[in-house]
Amino acid sequence: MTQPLFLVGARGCGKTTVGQALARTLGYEFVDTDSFLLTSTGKSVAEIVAEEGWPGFRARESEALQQVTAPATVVATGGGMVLAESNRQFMQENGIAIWLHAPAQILASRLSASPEEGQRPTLTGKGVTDEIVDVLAAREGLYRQVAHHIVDATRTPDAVVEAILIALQMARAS
Ligand SMILES: Nc1ncnc2c1ncn2[C@@H]1O[C@H](COP(=O)(O)OP(=O)(O)O)[C@@H](O)[C@H]1O
Ligand SMILES: O=C(O)C1=C[C@@H](OP(=O)(O)O)[C@@H](O)[C@H](O)C1
Ligand SMILES: [Mg+2]
Repeated sequence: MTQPLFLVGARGCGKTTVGQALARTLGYEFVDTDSFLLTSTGKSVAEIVAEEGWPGFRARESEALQQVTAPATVVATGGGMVLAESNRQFMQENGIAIWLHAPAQILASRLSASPEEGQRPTLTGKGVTDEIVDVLAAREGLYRQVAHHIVDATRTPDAVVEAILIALQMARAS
């Protein structure tokens, strides 16, 4: 099985961190749509949003999704990738989508410890905790809708990788 694996979920759920470890374990390529945009445009998310607004960024990340998708590749998406129906359909039809699920409190604590403001400019103008509550309320249904598998992302990155492998029935005896 070498279908692309798409990691979806809110900011801070660990798509980038877990995605790298998952790709290493499987011997897959790893690509992160935000890093891809940083390399291809030379601009951070905050810079793209300042110049083109969120609609400009959303159009670029949708293009990036299509460009980076390839066999035997783990794709860490940005938290808002699921907002576009076309992106949800693309992920459902072209690979396996895995939702890294974690409650707002855990996401807020991770994001407060590592805000990375250049890559995570504010979405609502609110503080981290209030914003993540609002964002989850708006998006959880979309993550659920697109996901082939839902994995508990509150554990260590290695444990999350293991849970993904089990969900995919790719766990190896070791
Ligand atoms: N399973 C985990 N347990 C503890 N901390 C984590 C976990 N996954 C990610 N983190 C930390 O949370 C922050 C956000 O992780 P990241 O992988 O960038 O999330 P995302 O790409 O989903 O926004 C980073 O500081 C990362 O080290
Ligand atoms: O939730 C969002 O709308 C976003 C999440 C970010 O990615 P991470 O989920 O990897 O932090 C990044 O794509 C951008 O700041 C928008
Ligand atoms: Mg990320």
